[in-house]
Amino acid sequence: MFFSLFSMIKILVFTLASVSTLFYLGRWFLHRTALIHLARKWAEWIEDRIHVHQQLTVPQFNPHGHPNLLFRKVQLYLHSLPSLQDSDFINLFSSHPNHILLHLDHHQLVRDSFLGASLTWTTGDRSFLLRIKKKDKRRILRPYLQHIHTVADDIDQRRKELHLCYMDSAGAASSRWRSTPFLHPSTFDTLVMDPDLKTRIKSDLDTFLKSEHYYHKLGRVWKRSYLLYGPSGTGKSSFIAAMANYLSFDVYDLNLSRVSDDSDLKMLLLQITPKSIVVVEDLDFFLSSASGTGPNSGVTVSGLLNFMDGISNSCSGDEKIMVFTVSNDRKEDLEPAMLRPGRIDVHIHFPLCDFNSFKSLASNYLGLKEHKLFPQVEEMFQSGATISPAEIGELMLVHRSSPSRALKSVITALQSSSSPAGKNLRSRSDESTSSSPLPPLPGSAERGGVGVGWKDTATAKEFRKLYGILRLRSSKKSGPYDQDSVL
Ligand SMILES: Nc1ncnc2c1ncn2[C@@H]1O[C@H](COP(=O)(O)OP(=O)(O)OP(=O)(O)O)[C@@H](O)[C@H]1O
Ligand SMILES: [Mg+2]
Repeated sequence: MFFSLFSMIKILVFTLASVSTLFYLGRWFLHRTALIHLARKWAEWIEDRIHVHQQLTVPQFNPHGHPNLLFRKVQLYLHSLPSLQDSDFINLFSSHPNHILLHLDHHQLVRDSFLGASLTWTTGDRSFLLRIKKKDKRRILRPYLQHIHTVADDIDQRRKELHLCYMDSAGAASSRWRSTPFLHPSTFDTLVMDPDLKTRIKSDLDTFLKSEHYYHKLGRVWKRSYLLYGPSGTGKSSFIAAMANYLSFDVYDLNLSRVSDDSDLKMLLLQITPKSIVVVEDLDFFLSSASGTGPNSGVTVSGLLNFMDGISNSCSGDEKIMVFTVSNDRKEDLEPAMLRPGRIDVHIHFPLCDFNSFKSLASNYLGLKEHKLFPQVEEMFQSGATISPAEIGELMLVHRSSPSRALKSVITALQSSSSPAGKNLRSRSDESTSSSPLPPLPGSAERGGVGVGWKDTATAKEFRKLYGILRLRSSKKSGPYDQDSVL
């Protein structure tokens, strides 16, 4: 009896061991061969036959031959899916030693799931095919496409290499924009400006980024315009670079003196991609030329107003920021129509240095929080001496190995700005910084191509900078941040 029980246990153990070994070997065999893959495909094929499906195509181009934005988003989205790695054929690319990119081959299938529904994508030559169960379509299609948008935008934002786009003077408007990597290191951290103002600007930009639905609900183009005004060397261009780095937006440097006429301007605008900052520097200089008091430009004021908020803005895609700069303190000198609410949303004043901004610059450039010469510098600012952040920055940069020497050179510069001789010279500087145009330089028309060219603007700036040390005292009639529309 005991013997037969023992042998039964032996047989049972032996059978269990054999079954589990066979099971293990079977699994190993299936995984090592294509059989598991085939089994899965059959199961999917059977499931496909049970349900009614609907197929949706996302072509690369629309019927007019223009790129279909959704195609690119789907492409980005599919390449971010973990199931991509299960595809039968994937191309591998590398543009960096430690970075390998997987790229779907044609006619590959990628599975995805969303809100409990399973979906399949097939890659075509110039399209993507989405297969979705009819019973799920009504429930998930809209949120699924929205989800694709969000994920693709997120990827775009993270991997984006910024570009500075500038204008080529030759060729058709459609191919005039040239681009180069945008590597400007300016950030809101390195920019010296009132901390409260800085926070408000950042939150304004954040709100703008999240407001697509809000703008569209109001029937408005999703764009925001800024006017930066203040004397030369106060950080307007650095602010634009900081903005671009903060938002990860490309920068389009629109040089109005290279635009032949209003329709050329419109064509250039149509080529600007979304998520860009369009920069028009020295608006006052352009306006003086457009009104006929200065050198000519082919663009009219009404052409520029249309560019700022005209219908063509909507054709070139949403999510744009426009920045206009004026190199003096008097934005009131601008065409009133230009400043009307809704055309320029935010006005930011860039003043010359005060003692607080001097201290921030000393901390950034020299690592100084306190110094025995600080009280003397403070006294000079209180007595009305003025200097631009650019000038202080240069002096500190040159003398960075000796903070005392750097501060002494700043004091000397401040002294000369408040001396009678300095004031005399400053009045000459006022002329150069005023909104009245600078006389055209000999030969400028030929150099500039259309009207008076870029080089004239550059020379005008050099002229201003010659007297840069003796600046117009910053008038603080208005607050630094005027906002025409509600945040
Ligand atoms: N507010 C600031 N904070 C930090 N650096 C500044 C500031 N303003 C000017 N600078 C420094 O001065 C230099 C010139 O500044 P920027 O070109 O931004 O002035 P701008 O206002 O655009 O002058 P312009 O009107 O002549 O074009 C930059 O290299 C920058 O480092
Ligand atoms: Mg500038």
